[in-house]
Amino acid sequence: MRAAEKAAMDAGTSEWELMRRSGEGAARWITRIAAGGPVCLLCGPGNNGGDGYVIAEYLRQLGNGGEVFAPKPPATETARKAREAFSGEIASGPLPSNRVFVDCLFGYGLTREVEGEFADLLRALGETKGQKIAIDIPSSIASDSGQQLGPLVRYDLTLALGAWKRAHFVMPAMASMGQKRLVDIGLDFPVGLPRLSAEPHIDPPAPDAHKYRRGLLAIVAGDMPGASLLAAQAALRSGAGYVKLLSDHSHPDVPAELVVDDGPLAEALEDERIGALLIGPGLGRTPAARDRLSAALAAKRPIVLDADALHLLDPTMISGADTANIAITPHEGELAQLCEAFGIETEGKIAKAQALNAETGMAVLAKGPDTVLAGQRGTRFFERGPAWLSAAGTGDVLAGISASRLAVHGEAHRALEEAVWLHHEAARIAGAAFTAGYLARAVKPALEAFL
Ligand SMILES: NC(=O)C1=CN([C@@H]2O[C@H](COP(=O)(O)OP(=O)(O)OC[C@H]3O[C@@H](n4cnc5c(N)ncnc54)[C@H](OP(=O)(O)O)[C@@H]3O)[C@@H](O)[C@H]2O)[C@@H](O)CC1
Ligand SMILES: Nc1ncnc2c1ncn2[C@@H]1O[C@H](COP(=O)(O)OP(=O)(O)O)[C@@H](O)[C@H]1O
Ligand SMILES: [K+]
Repeated sequence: MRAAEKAAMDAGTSEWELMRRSGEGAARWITRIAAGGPVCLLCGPGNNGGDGYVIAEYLRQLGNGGEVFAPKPPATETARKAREAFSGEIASGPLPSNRVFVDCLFGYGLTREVEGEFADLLRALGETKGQKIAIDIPSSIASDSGQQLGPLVRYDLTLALGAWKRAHFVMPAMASMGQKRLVDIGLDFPVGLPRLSAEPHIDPPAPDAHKYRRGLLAIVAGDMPGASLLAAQAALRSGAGYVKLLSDHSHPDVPAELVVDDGPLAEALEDERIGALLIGPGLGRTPAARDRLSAALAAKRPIVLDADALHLLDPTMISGADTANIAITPHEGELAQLCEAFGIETEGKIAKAQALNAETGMAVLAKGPDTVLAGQRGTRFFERGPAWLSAAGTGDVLAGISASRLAVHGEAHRALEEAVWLHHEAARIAGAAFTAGYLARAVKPALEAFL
């Protein structure tokens, strides 16, 4: 964001002009929400506060005056200019209630714990009645990490200025933001920056498609067949033309459309037609499971590694492999363990996922209540999925979808990005209190939404 602002300023756009665009863009949202009703603004000492004075003056010009609370005078030149251009008064006393509140205390310049009168103001904001709007980001949230540095208010709307910041997509920060909207202030961003995942478009099969060309996915099962069956149920509905379970066990309850190959694994893996592999759900962590993982990696096919495979994985297993073909789907605990196994010492989910991708070349989908993808095309953030996904087995469903998409086109980053969208959409369709099996079946109508 700072680089884009600097580029705009080097090209002749003043900081004041950017602030004017930010403030007026935000004010247009606020006037629609306030619909003529009273607005109360909180302005901090930096340029976030400057945006607040621009908003306040815009509202005054429309005849929609309100209170402006500003515990400290502006400390930057541009914020001072905004304050001078504001023709109203600064309010004092307790915060009123039943207003549309606009929080412009701190933006991305928040560097330390919020204390004293600013903390008191945020606490009062949290307790008062009215709609609450955060300008750029909530004022107690560090914009790069999402770390909470002061009293957290629940907002109805967060208006991001110019670009999304990381904090807009990490928990617990994003849960406090309410709806999120981006105010365009005309900045250009270099390619390759982390960004919000764009909705994918999924191609239907070509007119001359047949089952193998559509993608043969082989799921390497292990000791606990339930998890791999769940992944297979999801994979069957995610686009692959053919889904096979490679298993030592007999499965009396497999659906008729799922082929089980119970022959020797090494032989089954020789099938040239395999487009992708999935290993991990229900694999177990025994020496035999490790052998199955090594065999699957040695087959040198595009592969999704999940669950137990992530516990067994170590750097020797992928040395010399084309890791761009490997997609991994760790939850928080698995991500931490992988970082340890690969000697990565860094804090935070985003940094860990990025470092693991940079170190190994694998596409890393760090899943959980917030999800970050660090892959060949860069870093992607996602909107929050339904919290009903916090149910046992939903990760197996995600792995099945990912592997099915990988079998279709062979691109690890793209497969993982599509899988998150399909997973979230399936959860929305499944509604409340669903089981993982129900979620797997909802992948079919979910896929239809992206055709
Ligand atoms: N630059 C641009 O082109 C544009 C920027 N824009 C807007 O500017 C925002 C960024 O502005 P910013 O960088 O001035 O920082 P901001 O978030 O207002 O806060 C910094 C101030 O707060 C202070 N401070 C920090 N922590 C504190 C604490 N815990 N407790 C108390 N004080 C604390 C800090 O003081 P210091 O650390 O220097 O002591 C400083 O005075 C951005 O989010 C967007 O809204 C848009 O208008 C578009 C154009
Ligand atoms: N609170 C939540 N909100 C949204 N998605 C969630 C939440 N909790 C978990 N998920 C999603 O549910 C899945 C859980 O996967 P995982 O932890 O591997 O569970 P399991 O091993 O039981 O399948 C992941 O895709 C994760 O992103
Ligand atoms: K703010």
